[in-house]
Amino acid sequence: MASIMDGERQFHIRTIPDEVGRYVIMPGDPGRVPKIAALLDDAKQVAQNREYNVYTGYLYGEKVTVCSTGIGGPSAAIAVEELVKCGADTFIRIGTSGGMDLSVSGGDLVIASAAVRGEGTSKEYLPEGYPAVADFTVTTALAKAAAELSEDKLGKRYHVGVVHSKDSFYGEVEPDSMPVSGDINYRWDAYLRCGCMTSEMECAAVFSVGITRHVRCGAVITAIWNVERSKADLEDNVSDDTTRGIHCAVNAVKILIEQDKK
Ligand SMILES: O=P(O)(O)O[C@H]1O[C@H](CO)[C@@H](O)[C@H]1O
Ligand SMILES: O=c1cc[nH]c(=O)[nH]1
Repeated sequence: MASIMDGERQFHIRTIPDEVGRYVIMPGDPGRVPKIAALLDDAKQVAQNREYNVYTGYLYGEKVTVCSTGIGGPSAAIAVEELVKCGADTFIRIGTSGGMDLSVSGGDLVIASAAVRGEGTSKEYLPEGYPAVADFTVTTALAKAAAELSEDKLGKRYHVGVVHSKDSFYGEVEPDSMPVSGDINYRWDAYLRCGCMTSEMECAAVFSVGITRHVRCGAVITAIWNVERSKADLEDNVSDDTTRGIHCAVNAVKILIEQDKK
């Protein structure tokens, strides 16, 4: 029986394989896509549907795609699934987040080695207890790219560690307004004691799809603030500038392209 899914283009992201590179950079925000695409050679918009804004260009002659995922695990998982169907096998999420560990200040980059599965999407992919871990090769390339970023007013501040993925932004920033505040606060304190770096919404889903489909996924997340630092009367730099994260991701793709050619 014919289905609406049988079209030549992917059902949600609306791409065909020829329009997608092996390497993909994925911000949540569709508005961030042109800024990232501007760092590629000859980038052009190839599709736009719902939260998915898709551009493809080149780095070192290799096709590279930039695709927004929207907010939350379900839409991010759909993006990765459909990009894999179009031939992509290496993904870097670029996101924003709220710092948790006191070592993380607003403006710092956090390269996610793994994500706490505090959301729902990963449960549709991985059995209970299986970790949402990032790909080691992609994570290593991101750490190398972060270490090589030129000095700016924030220096070269970056961290590699575990991030927290959740489904409710307001459960994180206004936990006491929630009927389940006891549960949210209990888990948040436990994650802090474990050294969790920062809280965002998509890494666990992206890594879970990566594990399931056997593709490489990593993430570089900018902390835009850290309420834990404010609570501890430590200085914080509140900034939603993702420029360093974008350069880190693009340079990591260049590192991966060079490594993959060897
Ligand atoms: O900046 P992005 O990539 O959207 O990431 C973060 O910002 C959104 C919440 O404001 C969530 O998507 C969260 O993960
Ligand atoms: O605190 C924050 C900031 C951005 N995104 C989040 O998920 N949390």
